[in-house]
This record gives sequence, structure tokens and C-alpha cells, in this order.
Amino acid sequence: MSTVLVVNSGSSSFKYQLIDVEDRAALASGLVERIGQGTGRVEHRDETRDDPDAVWEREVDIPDHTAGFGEMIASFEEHGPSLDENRPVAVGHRVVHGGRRFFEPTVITDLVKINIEDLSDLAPLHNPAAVQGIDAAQKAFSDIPHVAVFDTAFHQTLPPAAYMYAIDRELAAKHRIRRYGFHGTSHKYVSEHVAEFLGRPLADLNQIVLHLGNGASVAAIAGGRSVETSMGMTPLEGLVMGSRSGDIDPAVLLHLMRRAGMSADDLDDLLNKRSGVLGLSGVSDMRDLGQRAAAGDTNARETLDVYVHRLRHYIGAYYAQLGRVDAIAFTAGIGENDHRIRAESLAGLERLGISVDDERNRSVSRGEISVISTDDSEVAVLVVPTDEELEIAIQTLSAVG
Ligand SMILES: Nc1ncnc2c1ncn2[C@@H]1O[C@H](COP(=O)(O)OP(=O)(O)O)[C@@H](O)[C@H]1O
Ligand SMILES: CC(=O)OP(=O)(O)O
Ligand SMILES: [Mg+2]
Repeated sequence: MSTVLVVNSGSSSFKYQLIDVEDRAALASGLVERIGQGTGRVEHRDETRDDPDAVWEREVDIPDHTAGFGEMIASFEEHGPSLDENRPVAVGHRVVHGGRRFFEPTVITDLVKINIEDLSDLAPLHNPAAVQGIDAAQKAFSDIPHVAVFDTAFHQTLPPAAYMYAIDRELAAKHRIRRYGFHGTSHKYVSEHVAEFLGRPLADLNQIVLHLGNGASVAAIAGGRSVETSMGMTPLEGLVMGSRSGDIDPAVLLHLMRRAGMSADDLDDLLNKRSGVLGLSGVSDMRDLGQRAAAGDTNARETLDVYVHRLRHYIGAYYAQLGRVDAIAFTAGIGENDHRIRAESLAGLERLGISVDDERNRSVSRGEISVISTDDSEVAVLVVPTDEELEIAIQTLSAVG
């Protein structure tokens, strides 16, 4: 059996899945959160039992990531499945920023770790956490290889016209300023599944993939290669997100520095943590936003309008960049579950060959690929559940041979 443990680390939490890659099945999944923040919380699920109640939660002090891995292993021992019987052959780590150095899943050596750490100023929210997670996981699983799978890797194919910012060339080169793009693992997984589902060669398809989760990004994918994407040097650019602003006139930052006395750290906090849906409406979760809008809250309705407006802006732009679009795919928490956002973002685009079937759009089944376009829509519109963890597990195995 080829079992891989997949770890997605955040600064105060990590998610994990134990995956049987041959069977494409998760054996266990869980979450360790509020690390180093007083009382921590562990949630562990035995996916081998066909029982939605086979989930255990407990609160316990978790001072650091190493302690978190101890809690994870204790959960496996207490609740199963057995890590002895399902020994992982490797640990796969999601690493958000691979810069220009990492284009492939990479076995983690001390040098690789130093390089990931060195990219922290390009992904301050994500890369330091990944290094903490790798350190702790290497202590807990010292006898198997650890592999980094990068969010940026899939976007290595962006052409210069798409990745260059129009600023001073030398300054940009010196400070590694360019578009890198993120959520690549998801964009790759979803675009490949679209081709498989439609029974058409990936090489023949032009696609727009909309990854709409807490973080959100769009990618234009031609023949399986990413040619344009909405996140930039960092995961802040592009769409309106749960708490991130996405696109904004850069002069707004200068204005706030000069007029509101805000520092770089203040602006970082504002744009990453207090903007987007949260900044406009007071809530960051799309379910809460939808409920408020339905109850007549005008700020909530306006927030939805801004969200959809930005999405349509990118769909139109990427349509023009691709010239011809064969498929549009919605994925991640909002893309997979929110039929109103899907309907509003593609409404009135029949002249572009895009026509969504209202009934199909409303009756998408959870966890399955569905076509939501009408039979005569030239562009196939699909909802595709993403599985970044499975994709990371597959790539991890490929790196360890
Ligand atoms: N049934 C639903 N309807 C609308 N939005 C949903 C639904 N379920 C989840 N979401 C939204 O999905 C988002 C989280 O997506 P997810 O892909 O899990 O994000 P992340 O992986 O970045 O944490 C949240 O905004 C949440 O409100
Ligand atoms: C890169 C990124 O934004 O990731 P997430 O959506 O998990 O925050
Ligand atoms: Mg996600």
C-alpha cells in the first residue's frame, strides 16, 4: 500500500490527511488548531469507518507545532486507523511559495528548508508556518522522506507578458517582484478532472478555473498549462476574498501611510486580515453573508455585488486572453456550494457562448463533478470538487519514486 501523510500548516494550526494513494482514498483527516494560543483544539476523523460520527474533538494545551504532532499521533493511537498498519511512506507538505526555484515536488533537505525560509518575505502569512510544520513533522516522522509541494509550481508556465509588473526592471529583478500565482495544486487537479470528465484531451482545452475558497483565485489554462492567474507576487492580489482585499489601487497604501499614519505592518494587517468580505460586511464566511443579504442587510448585498463584479471582471479578461473558452470550472468552498454566486457570475453571457441551466445549477450534488451549463451552451460550465490533499499525496509519491 502506498500511504502518504499530507500536512497543510498554518501559523497556529495544521490540517492533515492520511491518504491511500492507490485507492485515491483518505484513511484519516484532522485539524490541530490554536497552537500556542492557550487552549488548543484537536479534531480527528477515522475515514475508514463509514460513519459521519467517527470524529473526535478535544481541547488541550498545545504550546507549539511539535506538541501538535504529538496530539495528532495520540489521536491515531486512540481512535485509529493504526499508523503501524498504515505506515506512511512519506510526508507531503503544502508549501505556498516556491519562488522561482521550486517547480517540482521536492524532497526536503536542510538546504531546501533554508530556501523555503528565505522566501518568507514573499509569503509572510504562509511560508514561516510551513517551515514550523516541516520541522515538527520531521521530528515526529524521522525515518521517512518529507516532500514539499508548492502552490506556485503549476504557474511556472506563465508567459512574461502575464508575470511581469510594469515597474523598474532592475528593482523588480533585485527584489524578486513578479507574479507567481497560487492555488496551483488545485488549479492543476481541477483542470485535469474537467478534461477527464468531458472525455477530451487536456491539450485541446482552454479553461477558466475559479477557485473560490477563503483565499480565491482564477486561472486561465490553455492545453493544461497555466497562462494567466489572478494572485500575484503574494496571495493578496486579484479577487475579493474572505478577509483579503484583492486588487486595489496601490496609491491607496501611500495615501493611508501619509494621511492615516499607518505603518507597513498596519497595512499588511488591514489588507490581509481586515478587508475583503469581512471588511465590507463584518462577516467573512460566505454562508453568513448570504443569510444577511437574504434578510435585507444592504451592506451584505453590496458586498456580494462587489464580490461578483470582480469575478465577472476576471472571467471577461481571461476569456479575451484565451480567445476561445471550452470550459469554466467552479471549485473550493464557495465555488462548490454557492449556487447564487455561480449564477450571478455568469449571468447574461449567452453572447459569449455561456449559458447556465438554473435547475442543474441549484441541484449540484456535494462531492461530485456536475455540468451546470445548458445542453446548447458552447462553453461547458462545471462544478468540480477540488482535492488538494490527494494531489499533494500523488505528487509526493512521484518525488520519492
Ligand atoms: N454551503 C455553502 N454555501 C456557501 N458558501 C460556503 C458553503 N460551504 C462553505 N462555504 C464557504 O467556503 C469558504 C471556505 O472555503 P474553503 O475552500 O474551505 O477555504 P479554505 O480552504 O481557504 O479554508 C467560506 O467562505 C465558506 O463560507
Ligand atoms: C495561497 C492561499 O491563498 O491559500 P489559502 O487560500 O489556503 O489561504
Ligand atoms: Mg483551501
